Amino acid sequence: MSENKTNLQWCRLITPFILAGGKSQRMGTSKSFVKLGSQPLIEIVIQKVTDFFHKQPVLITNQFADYRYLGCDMVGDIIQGKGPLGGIQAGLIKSVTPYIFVFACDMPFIDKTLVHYMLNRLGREDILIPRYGTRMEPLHAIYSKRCLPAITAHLDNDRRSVQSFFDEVNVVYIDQAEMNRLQVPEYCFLNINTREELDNAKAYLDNLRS
Ligand SMILES: Nc1nc2c(ncn2[C@@H]2O[C@H](COP(=O)(O)OP(=O)(O)OP(=O)(O)O)[C@@H](O)[C@H]2O)c(=O)[nH]1
Repeated sequence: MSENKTNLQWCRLITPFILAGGKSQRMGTSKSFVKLGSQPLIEIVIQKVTDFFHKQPVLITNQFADYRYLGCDMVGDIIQGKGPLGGIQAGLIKSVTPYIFVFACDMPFIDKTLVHYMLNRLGREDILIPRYGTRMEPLHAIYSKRCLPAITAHLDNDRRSVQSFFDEVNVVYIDQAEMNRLQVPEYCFLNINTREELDNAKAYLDNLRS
């Protein structure tokens, strides 16, 4: 699968999902709807993912009423309150494609070059995930439905860390050298959890525009 896939091939293979559940405790209000510039974070992420995939993402949330106006398909967590791993489980169970590309509502600077590189790079692995330095980015990764038994077993034992099951499946990392070659900026993985991080992101955007 190393040759460039067409858009139709991606659509049959991979569905983009955006995690939009969680408690947003550090922000104090739903992160999806805080504004960066003139737009709520969730709208920024939906717009980018739609542009990257030429199709709308599916939202994984338990607050359907709040998100309905966005016009995206939605799925709910199978078991609520299990964190991002619970959301990934729901996406994998409900997906009609064998792989899902997971994004997060609080990561608005996602990079088209990296996303397309990952789509074309995907082979037979269970997870394809970028690693910047030593930090991996599990909320910007492609997961296969083959991960489901391990994820479900971990959630059943209340192990919620997204990486907790990685040593039980076949994980391929996109390393720093590859990202340097693609000129992927580190800020593409910036996630916004607090008011302070939101202010920093706004300042960063203003800087870009000036
Ligand atoms: N579907 C779903 N998504 C979740 C859940 N918990 C977190 N997320 C999403 O996962 C991403 C990372 O969320 P976190 O920052 O780890 O958690 P959070 O609950 O949103 O925020 P805090 O309460 O401040 O920790 C965000 O896109 C969240 O919307 C969950 O239980 N279900």
